[in-house]
Amino acid sequence: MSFRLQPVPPARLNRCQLFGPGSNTKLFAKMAASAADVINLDLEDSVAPTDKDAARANVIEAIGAVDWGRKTLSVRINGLDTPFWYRDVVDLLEQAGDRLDAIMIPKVGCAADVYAVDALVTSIERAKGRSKPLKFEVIIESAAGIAHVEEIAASSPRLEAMSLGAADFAASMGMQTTGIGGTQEDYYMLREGQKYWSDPWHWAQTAIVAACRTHGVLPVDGPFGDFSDDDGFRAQSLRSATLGMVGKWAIHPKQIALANEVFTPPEAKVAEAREILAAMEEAKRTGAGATVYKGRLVDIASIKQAEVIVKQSELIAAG
Ligand SMILES: CC(C)(COP(=O)(O)OP(=O)(O)OC[C@H]1O[C@@H](n2cnc3c(N)ncnc32)[C@H](O)[C@@H]1OP(=O)(O)O)[C@@H](O)C(=O)NCCC(=O)NCCSC(=O)C[C@H](O)C(=O)O
Ligand SMILES: [Mg+2]
Repeated sequence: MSFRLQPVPPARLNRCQLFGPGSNTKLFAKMAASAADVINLDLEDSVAPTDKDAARANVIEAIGAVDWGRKTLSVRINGLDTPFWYRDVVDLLEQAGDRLDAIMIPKVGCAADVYAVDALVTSIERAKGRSKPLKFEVIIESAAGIAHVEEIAASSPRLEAMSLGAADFAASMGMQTTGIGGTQEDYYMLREGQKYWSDPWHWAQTAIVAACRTHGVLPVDGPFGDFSDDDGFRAQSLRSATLGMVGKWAIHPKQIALANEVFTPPEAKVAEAREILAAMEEAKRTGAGATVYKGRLVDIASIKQAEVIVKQSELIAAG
């Protein structure tokens, strides 16, 4: 074990983040009434350049007017390579009120991108006397973003969550696909004439999880574009949850229940984790550091593994 302790990420639910374009006001009440833990009102890529000003005004109005319940409420601002982002930040901070919990910064390529937004946010908060510090989410969706993922995870105390944006990531990496997440037809190994599909998102996901876990940030899987493919969404989510991600985006309401189901540890797993903790308590009582549970080794590391699952279920139960 390193002398350095692993920081604990924010204790809040993030199983499903539901997106909706800031230009589509009809969706806002439906998003608020949904079972998603986090709402992302979008000012970026789902909004046409000609609609940016109107979408920003819609979102500012909706933040105060709609009852968002206990959800985490976040707005995705435009990227730092556009003429829109500073106005997004200024207007949101000056006009939206304290119900806004976070902004999501897209296409972050280095820690200085986050620093620049942090400087502007901090200045406006001080000038306006905002009582609740605004939190940040970032999206890793470029070659530069994944190359600098660790410094980005460490970039600001405001940073709570980091997502993989599969669409822009694929484009930036020059990947030969138009799919957003999931199995890619041509990414397979061949053995004795049989194809075995592999996961092209896996390495980026694990890099994000490691960076996030090092710096106490929530790692989140981004969009799955084919919202007609429930099985594909579930399979992608199960892989992400197994790797240590805490949740996934929904770009259509039918993906919400699927994400909530996968990122809520099933009763059987929670019960088993509690049994392992009990078995290790008993082992400790007799002075042993390891014991046998259902025919397999459990030891002091197993306590930490079991605690991950028990803590997840307790967080969900606390709502
Ligand atoms: C994808 C959509 C444009 C589809 O909309 P629509 O054609 O209206 O779908 P349905 O007819 O199937 O809708 C059924 C009902 O559900 C409501 N609905 C639809 N979408 C939402 C939503 N996001 N939140 C809440 N409710 C929603 C419809 O109004 C229907 O309701 P009713 O008539 O009462 O039955 C649309 O789903 C959509 O706009 N989705 C969000 C798109 C988005 O935000 N994209 C940005 C995030 S992904 C991204 O940016 C990529 C990433 O950055 C990367 O690089 O990877
Ligand atoms: Mg994107």
